[in-house]
Amino acid sequence: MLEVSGLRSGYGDVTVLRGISFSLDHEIFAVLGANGAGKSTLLKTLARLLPITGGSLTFRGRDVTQSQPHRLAAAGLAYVPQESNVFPDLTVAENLSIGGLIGTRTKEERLEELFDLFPALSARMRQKAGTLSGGEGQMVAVGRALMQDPSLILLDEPTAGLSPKYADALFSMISTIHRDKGLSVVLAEQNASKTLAIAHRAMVLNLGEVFVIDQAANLDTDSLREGYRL
Ligand SMILES: Nc1ncnc2c1ncn2[C@@H]1O[C@H](COP(=O)(O)OP(=O)(O)OP(=O)(O)O)[C@@H](O)[C@H]1O
Repeated sequence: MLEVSGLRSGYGDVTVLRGISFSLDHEIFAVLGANGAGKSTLLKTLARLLPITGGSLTFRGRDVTQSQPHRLAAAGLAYVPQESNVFPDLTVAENLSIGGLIGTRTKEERLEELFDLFPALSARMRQKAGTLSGGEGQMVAVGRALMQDPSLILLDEPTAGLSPKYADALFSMISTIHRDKGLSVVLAEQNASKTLAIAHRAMVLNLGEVFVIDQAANLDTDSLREGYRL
């Protein structure tokens, strides 16, 4: 699905990612690490929103190292940023419709599937997204990405700031979209134990480098938490 080789990127003169390599199959792949480790920078780079200054990126067999973000979106990659991930002045319906612009299935078909995942959204379609609660807003952001009918979804700390109930619902929804819709997921998270419970494999970043990549079941959350303040 995704091949990342020696990836370097950052902001202007500041290099943050220093040679990240991993390959992603049809799986839930967690990206863990302390604050500032480079998780968001990695996801922005994978979505081609930051310049790649070294290494390469291959998506579904095509070299996309220098592709434009909209080309990647059209090829099946959806990205949900950590913040500012809904258009606050647009309604929920309008936000979701933007995702539905990509792909061939009808909007109605996709909405029906989405309401199965997030039944609460159907009652809020006319509400401005900026007036939703944190949890509802996060559902709209993920919902808009799912409306793109992606094969890979990049989720940047989707449970940040959510109550345990909403966070648990989101973790469970992530498992469901992988299992039932066949999506691959890259999930950057702070909540190591809940993330490792649903992930197949995980990568721990430390200061922009890979500290470890392993099966989630092999990673000990206590030692990760102690060593990397997860
Ligand atoms: N726009 C920016 N300009 C310069 N440096 C930045 C910018 N955004 C992030 N950084 C730096 O890049 C490094 C990695 O930040 P990043 O947001 O990727 O970490 P993170 O692992 O997602 O952290 P958190 O869990 O706190 O969100 C940090 O040192 C941060 O200060």
